[in-house]
This record gives sequence, structure tokens and C-alpha cells, in this order.
Amino acid sequence: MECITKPSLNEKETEDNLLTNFSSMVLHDKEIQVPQEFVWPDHQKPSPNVPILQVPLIDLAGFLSGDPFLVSEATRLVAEGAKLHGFFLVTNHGVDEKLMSSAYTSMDKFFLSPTCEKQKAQGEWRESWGYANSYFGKCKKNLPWKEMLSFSFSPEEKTENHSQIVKDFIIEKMGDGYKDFGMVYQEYAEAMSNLSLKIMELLGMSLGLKRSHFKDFFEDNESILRLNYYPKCKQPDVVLGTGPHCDPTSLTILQQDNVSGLQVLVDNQWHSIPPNPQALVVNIGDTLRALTNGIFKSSLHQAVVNSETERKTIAFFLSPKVNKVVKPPEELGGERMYPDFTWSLLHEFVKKHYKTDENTLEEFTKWLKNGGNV
Ligand SMILES: C=C1C[C@]23C[C@H]1CC[C@H]2[C@]1(C)CCC[C@@](C)(C(=O)O)[C@H]1[C@@H]3C(=O)O
Ligand SMILES: O=C(O)CCC(=O)C(=O)O
Ligand SMILES: [Fe+2]
Repeated sequence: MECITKPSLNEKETEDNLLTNFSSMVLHDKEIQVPQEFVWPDHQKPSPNVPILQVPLIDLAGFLSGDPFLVSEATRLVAEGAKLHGFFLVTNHGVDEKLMSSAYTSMDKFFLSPTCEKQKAQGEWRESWGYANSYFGKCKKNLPWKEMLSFSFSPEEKTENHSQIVKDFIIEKMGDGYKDFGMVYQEYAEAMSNLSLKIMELLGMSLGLKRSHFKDFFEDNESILRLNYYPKCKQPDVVLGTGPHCDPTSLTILQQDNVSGLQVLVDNQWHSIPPNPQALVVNIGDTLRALTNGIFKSSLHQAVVNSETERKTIAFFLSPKVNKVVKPPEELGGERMYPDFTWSLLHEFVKKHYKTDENTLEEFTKWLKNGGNV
């Protein structure tokens, strides 16, 4: 367990300088060699050519049509992916194509602006919102080759006075020039939240539960929308865009567009999920693994970069309301694998005590049994 202590106040300047250096160095190719802190140990460096992971492709419109054959096909396929490695693709998902392409291209407006601009949206240490890059936090090695802009999200109709918290956040931090930018990601987050509830209906049915079982649990979600910007890299074989991790959240919907880079560890071998612009990548997170008493899997995954072009992905991390008790339905049976817990406790644990990996839930269970000092 490393890189988890909060930087002391007098390190704030150092952090700001590093933050500035990252952008000038990385984005403008001023350095020939990749700085040592970005070079991963040999056993974790990306391997050149990894096999392709065959993941089920689910036609969501078919499921929503109610056609008995299409419904049974969709539930069969989603169960296959969710139980094997936790990954599947959804197509005919109903998210407006123009919105998706605008969300993809609008990222440049923020990430290609000067560092001093981006720093206006800088988040608090280990908060899940705002601008962050590799030099954030305390890690001094194995730094991710990426910048991120993250938003907290709750469905508009569930927020106080129906505020649009994604749009309001970015305008408050970056000014009125980001109004259109904010609207794009507000709409995008709402669309992903609605899509995730449809996927939750499908996942509930695939386990023989009431169709609305998971959907009701996530109706008033408190989620995270994250823009990942991976600059191209002179030495893509020694860095990682995002290190190996399991998402501690419940469900991730990832738009990876047309630049490959997402890899999943299956049978102890890294596999790639190639881009499919017509489909969104969906993966089970640790919280949904616990909510299904371990029936659904959450797998270790990572992102590699390349020397030709930057890679941009948009991840919507669905999470329940922070105080909702994560407890599998009795109907699933089997011996309980994890204790009841709330997402806020698991989120505190991964933020303050543990870097997410394939043992997060087991380590979290131990931490809870030892009193869970938050
Ligand atoms: C709740 C979360 C923690 C992270 C963002 C979301 C879901 C994925 C987690 C993360 C992306 C996994 C890799 C490491 C991490 C630190 C990161 O690269 O950002 C994780 C996020 C986080 O802890 O902020
Ligand atoms: O960008 C990618 O391909 C994966 C990103 C990811 O796994 C994450 O942000 O949790
Ligand atoms: Fe992830």
C-alpha cells in the first residue's frame, strides 16, 4: 500500500510545479527520454502484441423491444460476459451519436489549453472531481501517462432544485466560455445514467431477479464522469496510461472510440478489447460484484498508449447513493462472500487506504473487520 499519504502543505508548490511540468514536457514533446517516474517495472511494462478478448456484443434495442427471443439472447450473452470476466459490449444503445462525437471532440478544448487554464479546475487531493494529472497525489513512481477531468454526477431530477451539477461545476471553475462544453457533458452524463439503468434491468433479469431490482437500487445514483486524455508517447512500451486496477464502483460505461488501448487480464494473460465505434464497453465494478455475491466478476484492466496519436476515453462510473447498503438479494443464495457495506465506505477505503486491484474487496473486508478507521 503506497502513495496514499496526503501531501503536506509545504509540498503544495512542488506539486503545482510538477503539474505544470507534466503538461509542458508531455504535451510538447520537449523531452527525448520518458522521465523515470513514468517507467513501469519490467514485469508490468505493456507487452507488444496481446491477444484479442472475445467479449459478448449485446443488442440493447433488441432487449428493450420485448421480443422474447431477443430478450433471452441478450440476457444469455450479458450473463456470459458478466460471470466470466465482467466485460461486454452494448450496441444499439440509443445514446445520440452526435452527442457522443461532440463529447469526444470537445475534450480537446480543455486538455489542449495551457496548464494554468486547466489548473482552474484542479480537484482536491484524491477527490473524484476536477482536473488531475500524473503528478497529483503522492505517487513518485509508476505514474500514469494521462490527464483527467472528472465530474461528480447525480440525475438532474434527483438533485436539489434540479441543478445541472456537471455544467454548473465547469462554468464555476472555467468561466462562461465553457458553457457549451458544460452542456455537452451534462447531457452526456444524463444519457449514460439512463443507459446504465437499462443495463441494470438486463443484468437483473440475467440473474433471474425482478427486472427492476438493480434499476431501483441505482435510480438516484451518485456517479462520476471521467474524461481520460492520454498524450502520445515516444516510448509507449515502458509507460502505462492507466495502471492495472479493478473499478471499485458498480458499473463502468466506457467510450473508447477508435484508438485501441484498453486491456483486460483474463487467465493471467493481458487481452485487448479493440475499438468498436458502434459499441460502448461496459464492465462490472467491485461494488456490483459484491451486490451479486461474487457471481458477477470485476477484472483487472489497464490502458496502454501509443507513439502515433493521443488516446481519449470517457468513463461513466455508476455508483449508488453513498449511504445505500450494498447487500446481495437473498434469492441469489450461496454463502455470503462480503459483509454489508456502503459505497461511501468503500470509496473512502480506495481513496485513503488502498490502490484498487483484484483484492480490493478482500482487503476492504479485513479493514472493516478491524474497525474501518476512516
Ligand atoms: C471511484 C473511483 C476511483 C478511481 C476512479 C473511480 C473508478 C476507477 C478508479 C481508478 C481510475 C482506478 C485506477 C487508479 C485511479 C487512482 C486512477 O487512475 O484515477 C482510480 C480512481 C481514483 O482513485 O481516483
Ligand atoms: O481509458 C481506458 O481505456 C480505461 C480507463 C479506466 O479503466 C478507468 O478510467 O477506470
Ligand atoms: Fe477502470
